[in-house]
Amino acid sequence: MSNVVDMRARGLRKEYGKGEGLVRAVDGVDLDIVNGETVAIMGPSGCGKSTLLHLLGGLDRPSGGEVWLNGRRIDDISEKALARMRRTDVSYVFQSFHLMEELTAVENVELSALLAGRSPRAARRRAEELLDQLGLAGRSRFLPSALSGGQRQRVAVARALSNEPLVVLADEPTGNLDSAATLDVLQLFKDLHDAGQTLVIVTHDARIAATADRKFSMRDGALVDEARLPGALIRLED
Ligand SMILES: Nc1ncnc2c1ncn2[C@@H]1O[C@H](COP(=O)(O)OP(=O)(O)OP(=O)(O)O)[C@@H](O)[C@H]1O
Repeated sequence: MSNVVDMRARGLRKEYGKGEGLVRAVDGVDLDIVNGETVAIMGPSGCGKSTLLHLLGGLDRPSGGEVWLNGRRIDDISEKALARMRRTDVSYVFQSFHLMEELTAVENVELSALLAGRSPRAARRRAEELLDQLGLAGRSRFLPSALSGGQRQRVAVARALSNEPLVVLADEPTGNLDSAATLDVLQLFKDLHDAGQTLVIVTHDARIAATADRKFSMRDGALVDEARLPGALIRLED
């Protein structure tokens, strides 16, 4: 793992509502995520995990503080620049997959490569390769409705990788899966980590968190605890 910081947050805040109804969803988060690192964020429902992920990936604007991606500040850039950044530099994996139901698996995957500026041929080739790598070659012409939950989430991961993002943000990626499919997706994230992909995973699943280099607990909008896991220590000392 290098020391290059892919993603940085400083004094990050997000508030909703006003007066008595004010909710401090994210309340002063400082975080550096290093290239190739897997970071897990855990915590009780409502503590601000999804909000933090949205701020980090430019899906939402903070009330205060800064977000940096690849050395560039992104919290104050134009909508157009933010949209471009979301197409090219970050990807998301959601609990409920968010696949386009009327498109086949391969069309879902190639779409994000097309949006990132690949030619149709290159986008199709990359989509086929990714589906193949994720064990879905025989399913590439299937609609999402003909796939199991685990297969859908693998298509969603292939889609997240097809634009070759710097950082993949995953929000409860196993939240809708049974235990066999969870193990599949768990292995997938381990493989991505081993391939050097920078990953931020919000999860309730301790097994997913155990694959991370660093694990944070979130409470009331703040990251309160950080346990460096043995795997990370060995790698950092290399
Ligand atoms: N658009 C919104 N408007 C008002 N309040 C919001 C909005 N989005 C989130 N919140 C509030 O912000 C707080 C943090 O929500 P968030 O969804 O980030 O929590 P979470 O930790 O991801 O929860 P879960 O584990 O249940 O998904 C909650 O109190 C929530 O009600």
